[in-house]
Amino acid sequence: MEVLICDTYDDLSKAAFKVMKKVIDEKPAAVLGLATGSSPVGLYQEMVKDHKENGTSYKDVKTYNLDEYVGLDRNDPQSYWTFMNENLFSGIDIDPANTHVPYGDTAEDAKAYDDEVKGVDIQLLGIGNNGHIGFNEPGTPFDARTHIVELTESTREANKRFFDNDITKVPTHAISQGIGTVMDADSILLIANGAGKADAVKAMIEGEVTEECPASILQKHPKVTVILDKEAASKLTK
Ligand SMILES: N[C@@H]1[C@@H](O)[C@H](O)[C@@H](COP(=O)(O)O)O[C@@H]1O
Repeated sequence: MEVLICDTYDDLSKAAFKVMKKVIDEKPAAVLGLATGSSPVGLYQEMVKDHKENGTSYKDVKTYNLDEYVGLDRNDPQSYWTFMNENLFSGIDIDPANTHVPYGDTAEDAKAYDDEVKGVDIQLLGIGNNGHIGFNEPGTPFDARTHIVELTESTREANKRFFDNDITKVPTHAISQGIGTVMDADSILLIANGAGKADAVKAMIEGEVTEECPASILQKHPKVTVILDKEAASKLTK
């Protein structure tokens, strides 16, 4: 696991962009595993800016997102489908047919998406305050494939900021790539910023590998880059 600590969120986003850009430069038909949440917004801005200024093309790129809320229409302003279109896809030359965000609420929907996610060159991840990746909450088996999950109170609490600060408006379930699905990616790029992530980051990097901290499994992946800002790295001892 390679860990890079940046001074600011802006630096973190630029460093993450470099990693992403290298993959696309080496393989114009790259398969990108993408994530939502606040953490990747700066990276997506860098990708859009670079596309506009330098013409980096995504016309042969395919994307597979990690997760989506259950029970929200795709066009709901808070759906991850909307998030991806607003923050990235509308700003680059990707073919909408090559973008994939899971959708549905049954085991069959999850299995169908899992079968689609193949050959991911780089999987981008954020991390939840409780160490979740995607929507794989603590206790999720490490070998789980894409599945329907019940969100924990802490995750719904953390995400209520997108739902008028009202937890009752936050969906109770999501469809998420499993940890096994995530671990199939050729390489992984995890980004985290802010003091609120410091405990989860420490458990991920320095703690034991345990299903109680889903992100700790990344210690077992051969090619992981973790990019942090100072606050997220503040509890690391080494
Ligand atoms: N499902 C998402 C995760 O994919 C994301 O990594 C995490 C952190 O989000 P943020 O980057 O907004 O802190 O929480 C959400 O619940």
